[in-house]
Amino acid sequence: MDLPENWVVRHSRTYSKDYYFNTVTKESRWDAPTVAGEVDRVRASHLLVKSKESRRPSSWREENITRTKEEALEILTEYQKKIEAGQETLSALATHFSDCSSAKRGGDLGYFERGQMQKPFEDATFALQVGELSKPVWTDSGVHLILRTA
Ligand SMILES: Cn1nc(-c2ccccc2)cc1C(=O)N[C@H](Cc1nc2ccccc2[nH]1)C(=O)O
Repeated sequence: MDLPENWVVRHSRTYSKDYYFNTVTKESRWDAPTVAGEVDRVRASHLLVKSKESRRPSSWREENITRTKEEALEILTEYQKKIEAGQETLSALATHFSDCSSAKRGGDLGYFERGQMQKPFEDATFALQVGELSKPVWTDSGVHLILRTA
């Protein structure tokens, strides 16, 4: 998490812990100031389609996944169209078709902070507004559709 302008981290020898100091206002505080609008943690659901090149080309759906990356993207893009047309929900499609074990929870991954998920997935999720569906996002696991839910 980056600090807002003019804020620096200082170390208090008296209390042996870091504090935050604003070099302009000379204000100091124990808690980290956040940039207005920046969030520390998000919640998301996703639908993953793996390929033979995935880090673990296996899932609850298919013991040995042999589709190509191109085929995985074609499959995911069909799901994306149905969700964007309002014909299907990500949760319903993830439950039946996601190659992630979170399928049993409708694709819900719960809350997570930066540093927990593979970087492309993290960056895509933090860039979404709540309720927004991502475009196809590639990670070492395969190709994902991400819905930010909180
Ligand atoms: C990150 N994560 N959470 C769950 C999960 C969450 C809730 C309930 C059950 C499983 C599964 C996973 C996971 O890594 N699953 C992998 C696939 C995968 N790779 C991911 C990369 C980024 C985000 C989610 C991802 N899911 C697998 O099943 O092979």
